[in-house]
Amino acid sequence: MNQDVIFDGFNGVSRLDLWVLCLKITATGITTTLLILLAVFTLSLRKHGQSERWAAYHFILASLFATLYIGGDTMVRISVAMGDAQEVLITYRLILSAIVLSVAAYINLSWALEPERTVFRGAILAVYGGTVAVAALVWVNHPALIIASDAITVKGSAVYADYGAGAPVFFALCLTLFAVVCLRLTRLAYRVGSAMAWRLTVLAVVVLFATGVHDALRELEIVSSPVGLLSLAYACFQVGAFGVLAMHYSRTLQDRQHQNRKLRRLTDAVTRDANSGLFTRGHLENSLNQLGTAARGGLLFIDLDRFKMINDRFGHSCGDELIRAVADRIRSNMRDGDIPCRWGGDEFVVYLPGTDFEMLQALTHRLQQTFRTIALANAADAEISVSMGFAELSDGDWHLTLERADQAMYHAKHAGRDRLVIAPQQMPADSTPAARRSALAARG
Ligand SMILES: Nc1nc2c(ncn2[C@@H]2O[C@H](COP(=O)(O)OP(=O)(O)OP(=O)(O)O)[C@@H](O)[C@H]2O)c(=O)[nH]1
Repeated sequence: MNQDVIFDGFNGVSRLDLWVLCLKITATGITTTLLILLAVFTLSLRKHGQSERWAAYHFILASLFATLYIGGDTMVRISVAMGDAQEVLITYRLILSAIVLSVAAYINLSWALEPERTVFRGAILAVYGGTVAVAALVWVNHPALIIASDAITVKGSAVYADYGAGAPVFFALCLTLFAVVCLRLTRLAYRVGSAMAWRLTVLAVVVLFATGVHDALRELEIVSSPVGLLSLAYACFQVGAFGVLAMHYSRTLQDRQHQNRKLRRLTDAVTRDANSGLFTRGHLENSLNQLGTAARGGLLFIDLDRFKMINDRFGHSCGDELIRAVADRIRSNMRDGDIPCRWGGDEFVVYLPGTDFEMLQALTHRLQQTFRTIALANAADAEISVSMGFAELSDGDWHLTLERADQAMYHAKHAGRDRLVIAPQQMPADSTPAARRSALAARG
C-alpha cells in the first residue's frame, strides 16, 4: 500500500520542548477563552457608564494582542518543531507587534480604571499611535531598524530573527512600557483593598517582568536559554488581570448599589408620606407643576367618611391603621404613571393620566369594594367607606381642577357619602385661569 508521509516533524525535539509546547498550546486556549468571555462581558456593558465601557474596550484590545502574541509564539514553536521554518518570520513579526500593542492597551486600561483622573483622549490616542508606529517598524527590513533582513536562524528548537541595530532600543522600550503597566496595575490592585489580590498581583508582575527581561536578553543572544518564557507568564498575567478586573467591577457595582439605596432612601424621605407610604402632597404638586398644560386625564379626590368617629371610638392608632390600609389599597389599584398621594389627614388625591369615564367608574367601583373589605384589628365592626370627587384636567391650571374635584367630593358627602361625584365642566373654555379661579372663589 502506498502511504504518503504527511508529518515528518519533531526530529531532534526534546521532551522539554514538547512539554513547553503543550503548555503554550494550553496558554493559547486559556487566553482565547478569556478573550471570548471578555467580548460577551463587554457587550453586556453597553448600557453602563463611560469609564466602564472604555475600560472594557482597552481590556479587549489588550487581551486580543496578548492572545495574538501567545498564539503566535506557540505557532513559531510548532513550525520549528515540525521543521517548517519558512513562514516563521511573518509570525515572528506579528508577535513582536502584538506584545508592544498589548502593553499600550494595558497602559490605557489602567488610566480608564481611574475615573477620578482626567486623561485626555489625545494622550490615549498618542499611546496607541506611538506603539502602532513602533509596531510598524517591525515589518520594515533595514539594518538600522528592528529586523535587518528576512534571514532566520534556527538553533535546536529555538529560532532567532536577524535583528537590526534598533532591536535593543525596541526591547528596552517594551520593558519600560511593561514596567509602567506593572507599577500601575500593582497600584490598582492595592486600591481594590484585598491583601490577597495585591500579593498575587505583585508576584505576577515580578514574574512577568523577570521573564520579559529574560526573553529580551535571549532574543538578543546575550543569554543563552532553550525556551522563551514570557508568553507563559503573560498567559498567567492575563488570568490575574481578569481576576483583578472582576474584583474592581464587583467593588464598583457594590458601591453603586449602596449609593442607589442611599439615594432611594433620601428620595423616599422627601417624596413619601411616612405613615401611608403614598407620595406626599409636595411630590404631586411638583409633578403637576412640571407637567403644566401637558397634564392629561383628571384628579380624583378621596376622603374617608366619618373618620373622626373612628378615631374617637377606637383610638388614634386604629385611625392610623385605617389610613395605612386605605393607602395600600389605593396603591395596589394604580397603573404605571398614576400618582397617588396623601393630601393630608384623611384625604387622598390621585393624578390619573389618560383616564376616561369608563376607566374611572371601574377604578372607583373597585376601590369602594376593596375598602369595604378592610378589617381593623381592634375595630372589627367599623364601617369603612369613602366619598370621592373627580374632575377632568381641562382648566389649563391643575389648582382649578383640584378645587372642582374637592367640590365634587363635598357634593358626594352631602348626597349621603360612600359615592363618586364627577365635577361638571362649567368654566367657559376661553376664560383665563385667573378669571376661572376668581369665578370659583366667588361661587364659594
Ligand atoms: N388617626 C389619625 N387621625 C388623623 C390623622 N390626620 C388627621 N386625623 C383626624 O382625622 C379627622 C378628620 O375628620 P374630618 O375630616 O373633620 O371629618 P370626618 O370625621 O372624616 O367626617 P366626614 O369627612 O365629613 O365624613 C380629624 O379628627 C383629624 O384629627 C392621622 O394621621 N391619623
